[in-house]
Amino acid sequence: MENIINIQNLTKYYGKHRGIEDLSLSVRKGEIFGFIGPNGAGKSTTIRAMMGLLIPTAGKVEIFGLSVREHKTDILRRIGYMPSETTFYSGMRVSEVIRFSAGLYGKDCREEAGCLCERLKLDMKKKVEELSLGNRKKVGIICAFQHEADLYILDEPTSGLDPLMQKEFFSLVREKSGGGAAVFLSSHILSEIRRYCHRAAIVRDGHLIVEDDVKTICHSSAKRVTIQGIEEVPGIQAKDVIRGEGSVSFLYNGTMSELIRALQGLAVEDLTITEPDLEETFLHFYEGGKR
Ligand SMILES: Nc1ncnc2c1ncn2[C@@H]1O[C@H](COP(=O)(O)OP(=O)(O)OP(=O)(O)O)[C@@H](O)[C@H]1O
Repeated sequence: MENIINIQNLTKYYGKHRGIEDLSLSVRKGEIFGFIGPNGAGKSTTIRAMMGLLIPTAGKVEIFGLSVREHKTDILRRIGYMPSETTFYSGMRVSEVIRFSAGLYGKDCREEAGCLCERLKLDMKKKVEELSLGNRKKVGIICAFQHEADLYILDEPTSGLDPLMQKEFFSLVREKSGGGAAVFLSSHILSEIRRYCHRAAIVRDGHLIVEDDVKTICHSSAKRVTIQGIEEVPGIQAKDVIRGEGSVSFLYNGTMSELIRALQGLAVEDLTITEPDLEETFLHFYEGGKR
């Protein structure tokens, strides 16, 4: 399948400080690609390099088969970009910000912007400085989505959105990907990556830890098992064991039938099996080393 983004051995140092190091990944046409990592991992640095907002120390970024360094303007024309934090000129109304953004692309997007405002329940008449965090985020989404791009680059797009709006946002993302556009989004929320992304990459300390199908990444991550009533489960391989008074919690990578067999005859009062949080998934990948 055609690659929309091609990043090769990208390295960025801010003076002596490491931003990212030797990072390579690719994103295909029609793909929703999740980019996850803890604070300071290098997500925004990667995104800024993709947008041509910073000059890499080494390596290259190609988008639509063109070098970002040499064809920045042509590339940006086809991208819908949403930064993690948006700053607006104060005194402007939502409608003016949205129109201003459309003007940068030389397009009249009034109809699409109106539809998006309706879907996201955003009042276009409001002044931007009166908006709540979530509503400011919606303005960023509309600015990124109103002009029918071929690639959407979205830096933490859902932080601050309520669950209903998150759902609406992802149905929008799915429509765009269904129409053939690629979507690259960074997030701290593993569950939304799992649910909506086709492939994902995990970055930590400036390095790419894994890039794979989301199903494969999730399959290879352990589950967190918490049991009330006992403090130990003999005969299974448990990691990161936390014992409480009359309870035990651990990361488990084996089969469910093996776990159920091990629990038979034990005084289990309650059992919960949840997905590990982002940090636990990182730990898992660290234990397995870089793939
Ligand atoms: N302008 C800068 N000057 C110096 N160091 C920087 C600069 N911008 C980023 N860094 C450093 O580069 C590393 C990667 O930062 P980056 O902002 O890319 O991480 P991130 O994954 O986007 O984090 P977050 O999830 O907190 O937004 C961090 O160690 C950060 O301190």
